Amino acid sequence: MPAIEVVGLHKVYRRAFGRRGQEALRGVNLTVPEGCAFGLIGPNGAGKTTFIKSILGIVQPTAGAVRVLGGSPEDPRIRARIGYLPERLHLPGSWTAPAFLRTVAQLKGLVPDAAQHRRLLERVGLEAAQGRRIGGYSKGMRQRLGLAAALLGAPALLVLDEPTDGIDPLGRVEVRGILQEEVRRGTTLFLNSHLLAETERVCDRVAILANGRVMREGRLDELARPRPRWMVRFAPGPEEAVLASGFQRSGTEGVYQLEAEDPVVLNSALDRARAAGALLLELKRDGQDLESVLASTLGEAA
Ligand SMILES: Nc1ncnc2c1ncn2[C@@H]1O[C@H](COP(=O)(O)OP(=O)(O)OP(=O)(O)O)[C@@H](O)[C@H]1O
Repeated sequence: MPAIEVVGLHKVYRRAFGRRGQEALRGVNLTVPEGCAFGLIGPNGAGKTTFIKSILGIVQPTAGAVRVLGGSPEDPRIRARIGYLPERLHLPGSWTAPAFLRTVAQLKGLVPDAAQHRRLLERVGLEAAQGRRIGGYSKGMRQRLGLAAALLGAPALLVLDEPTDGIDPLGRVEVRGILQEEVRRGTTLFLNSHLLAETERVCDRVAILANGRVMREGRLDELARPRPRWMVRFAPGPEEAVLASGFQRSGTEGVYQLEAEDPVVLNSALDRARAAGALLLELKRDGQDLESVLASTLGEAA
């Protein structure tokens, strides 16, 4: 059973006085397998938050079908199994973190457990701030509290909209560790983040959303597959020998490229070039990271 199954999802935000509405989703089909770490990426205004709100039953789709954890996102029993960190957190400024977690637990239908809430606050790095009013928290601290609230009740599905927004670099490493622990525990993670390096490190599947449509979707290691191409830098010297050894000019002075699936082919070409007097300075595989996959996908869509 997929954790999330969306078919033909359309969303038009209506405007007042019969003006033409804003089309945020234009027929999205997406299946998120249970237990995977799924990353949603795309440019500003692509429809990512609208998609997330639709799968949580917060936004009513104009058309299409949504199933989450095998049921309707409007079913309270399904909602109780989902942890959600929204893009914009509204927190009660005069409360303390434990009081906030107690209320969220009650709203989720859980029995509040002060010791467990304390452990959760420690896990997100807020142990020292437990007695303080939330109103005095920094942006990153508020985000950490939101994450603790999302983790209440060990949810089967964790939906996080920009979870590390405002969190410092070391804090991001901690948050990444928590997300990886949750995935190991069996939770399905659905992550919307503008930080591609984060998505790359945490997720095993990715979808690219642009203009309200899924442009690409698949396993990260298939989308961002390393190419069988090598970039080689030689010291200034006998260019003819380098070219005769099988390398081609790359467009950057001193850097040559070679297509070779088999490392034996690469090494033979290097041996030939070096025997002819070429001096190797740098060698690297010309891989495709998520940023270049996103850029090429958006380029194709434009
Ligand atoms: N409540 C709303 N009323 C009207 N239009 C909206 C509303 N919410 C979003 N939109 C519009 O729907 C489109 C998609 O917005 P959405 O917030 O889902 O995109 P996003 O991919 O999450 O963007 P970002 O990365 O900037 O957060 C945008 O054109 C946006 O202006």
